This record gives sequence, structure tokens and C-alpha cells, in this order.
Amino acid sequence: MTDQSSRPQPTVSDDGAFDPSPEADRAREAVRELLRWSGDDPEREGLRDTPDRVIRAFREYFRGYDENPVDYLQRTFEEVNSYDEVVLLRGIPFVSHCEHHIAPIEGKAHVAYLPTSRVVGISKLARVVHAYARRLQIQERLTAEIGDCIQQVLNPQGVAVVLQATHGCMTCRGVETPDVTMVTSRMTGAFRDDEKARREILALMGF
Ligand SMILES: Nc1nc2c(ncn2[C@@H]2O[C@H](COP(=O)(O)OP(=O)(O)OP(=O)(O)O)[C@@H](O)[C@H]2O)c(=O)[nH]1
Ligand SMILES: [Zn+2]
Repeated sequence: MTDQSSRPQPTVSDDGAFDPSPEADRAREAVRELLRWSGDDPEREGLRDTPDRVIRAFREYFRGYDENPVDYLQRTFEEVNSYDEVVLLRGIPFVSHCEHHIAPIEGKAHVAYLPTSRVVGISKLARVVHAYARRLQIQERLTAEIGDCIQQVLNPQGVAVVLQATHGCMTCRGVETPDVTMVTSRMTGAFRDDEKARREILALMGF
């Protein structure tokens, strides 16, 4: 969870400006090579700017490497009138990329926790989801990282994370099987140990 990025930083901000660094040059050349490998001509007009677009898109897809999700959970509120029932953020849309094919993983995350004495701003749960999703992932690890981060930082009575997603590497290539959804979950504390709490949260999530 303390994985601050060690990758080269762009010499210009991610505002669409051209990055003249040697690392960016090498990345653009790698994209050019992939275009050739695919059978096209990277020098033709329509593809001339594509390597630069692709490396800027990669910065967007993978900007989670520059984020520490722990930071998002530092600010908590304690004046909650002893609220200790479930807090659920349902249906957070996310996009990730599978580490095997760099194909999109698109889905929804349902994130819940059972607070002790403090709660976190609700947007922060979505920020944690995106910070882990914007990396190369498999769905199981993404699910576990989200759940474990919230459990470790907030130390609530329990955390429940369920992800449902479709995998581009299954729909657009390979087995070419659309309309299948992968469902994964990470349950901690009360949601893992107490069958009733687990059933209730899954029902609230719509399962
Ligand atoms: N468990 C899991 N598997 C994934 C995930 N994303 C992709 N995969 C699978 O990872 C596997 C990689 O298998 P390989 O046999 O090494 O790769 P491949 O030859 O491209 O496999 P096919 O996709 O079956 O063509 C595939 O079965 C993918 O469907 C994920 O998030 N979790
Ligand atoms: Zn894949």
C-alpha cells in the first residue's frame, strides 16, 4: 500500500502537451513498432500522431501508480452520533486493464464498511477503487487490495467489497465470449465471520 511510483515522471503535466523526455521517446517508438507488427504503416498520416496519443492514454489508464490510496482515507469524521450501521457505496463504475493482455476490465464496484467511531467522506471510497483500478490488474487482486486498504486504514468492524466486471480479453479476442460477468468479493471482520451480516450486505448490494 505504500507503493509510490518510481517510474519516470513526464517533464510536462498530463494536459495533452508533448512530453520530450527520452523515456517518452522510447515509449512512442515502442508503439510505432507495435503498429508495424500489426501490419500497418506508422508513418501514414492517420497514424502519425497515434504513438503520442497512445502514451498519453497510457498515462491516464495507469495513473493509479502515482496515487497512494491510503492518503484518501486519512481524513475522517467522528461527529456521527454513534452511527455504527453499514455504509455502502453501490455501483461505482470503474475501468481497469488486465495484466495479461492490457485489455480493459469494465465493471462496477460495491464497497461497504461497518464503522466503529469514525466515518470517511464517501467519495474517498470511490477514489480508492479508482487508484487501484488504474493499474495493471487481475480482478481478484483488485478486489482484495480495495478491501484490505479500507480495513487496514479505517480499522472498521468489517469491510465488504464486491466487483462485477467484463473482461475485454474474453469479449474481443481469445474465447470471444461476450455477456459474461466475473464476480469477486473480499469480506473482512463481521462480514466474513457473521453469516447474517454477510447475507444482509449482499442483499443491500443487490445480490
Ligand atoms: N483469474 C483471472 N483471470 C483473468 C483475469 N483477466 C484475464 N484473465 C485470464 O487470464 C488467462 C491468461 O491465460 P493464458 O493462457 O496465459 O493466456 P491466453 O493464451 O491469451 O488465454 P486465452 O485468453 O484463453 O486466449 C486467461 O484465461 C484470461 O481469461 C482476471 O482478472 N482474473
Ligand atoms: Zn486479459
